[in-house]
Amino acid sequence: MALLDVQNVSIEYTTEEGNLKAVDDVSFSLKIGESVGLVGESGCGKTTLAKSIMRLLAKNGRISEGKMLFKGEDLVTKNDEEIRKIRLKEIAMVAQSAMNALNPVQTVGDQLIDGIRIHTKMNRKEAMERSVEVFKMVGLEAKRLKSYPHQMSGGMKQRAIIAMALTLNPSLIIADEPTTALDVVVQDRILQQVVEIQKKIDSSMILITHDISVVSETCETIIVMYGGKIVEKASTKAFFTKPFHPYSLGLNNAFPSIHEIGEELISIPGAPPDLRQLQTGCRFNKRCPFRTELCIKELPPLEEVGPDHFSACHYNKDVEKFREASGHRETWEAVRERIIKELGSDAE
Ligand SMILES: Nc1ncnc2c1ncn2[C@@H]1O[C@H](COP(=O)(O)OP(=O)(O)OP(=O)(O)O)[C@@H](O)[C@H]1O
Repeated sequence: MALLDVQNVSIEYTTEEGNLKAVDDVSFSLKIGESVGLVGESGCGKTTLAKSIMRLLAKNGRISEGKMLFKGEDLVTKNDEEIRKIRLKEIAMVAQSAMNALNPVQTVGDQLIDGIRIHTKMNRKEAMERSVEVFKMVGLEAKRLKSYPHQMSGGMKQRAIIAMALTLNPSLIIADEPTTALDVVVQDRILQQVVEIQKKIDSSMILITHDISVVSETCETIIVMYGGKIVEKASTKAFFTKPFHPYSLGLNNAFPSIHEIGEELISIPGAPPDLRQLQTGCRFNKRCPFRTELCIKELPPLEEVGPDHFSACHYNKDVEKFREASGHRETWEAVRERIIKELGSDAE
């Protein structure tokens, strides 16, 4: 049985300008111990999807369709009390800039101990011992438990937050850009540590990032989102050697191989779709070098293209040709020109 089985989930926000579908009919499953990298540009729905698993959507957001089976039980239909019990103990989240979530007037140790005691029957002494243990796991000295947040560096605070998320050995860790606020060297070290701990306690992990190189180092599986939909899902190995979706081909261009270092990277021209507008056809069609009339009219289904490898493109069968063409700067330059032309004719 999958640990998490997300089935046809859509999530909408109500805004003054109408409804915005941030996640659109998304399905995927996560095995016990599996780590998945969820990637895509800003605004593609990664955080919305992650928060919905914890049922922490903003007030104007709601899961409008679908099921999220966690250990066989649907998280979508659980009441507040049931979901509170699951949070932290079963599913823990390290959010973007989580370090701001620390209480400034309480020592981090007391915050950790309180968290443990709310969710377990441990007495203060036992909770203290567990806190020392998890602090060590994330590379913090036990004496740091007595510190107030302002007495710690950004990296230390983020480690403390990760320690809090891991104290109760959750079955699922959701890490949403857990280290973006930190410098690159510290980021790397902390991420490696999170992965080590995740393996040690045999948790599954969803790591959200816009940086696919992070996924290549830390995750077994990659899910690429675009405009609220999954466009590709593959093992990390298959994704970096044989990507299928044209958006993934573009992302791979921004991930230089050793040979290409020094060359200017090729980026994908244009911007993601505005989800406040009704979407038709393939969400990537405006920026895709290979689009046809069909792509503009019809949404491609997520098709199996290899073992546990899925891609949502009408032209998966032409991938060899696309892979070759996508490595050339001119291919994307032509898209840039097309976008400019279309913008011009829209304005007329
Ligand atoms: N509370 C909200 N009300 C209205 N729209 C929202 C709300 N939160 C997010 N959105 C919109 O939903 C879409 C998906 O946003 P989301 O934050 O999930 O994307 P993301 O991929 O996680 O981006 P980022 O990497 O910037 O966090 C975007 O169009 C965003 O503007």
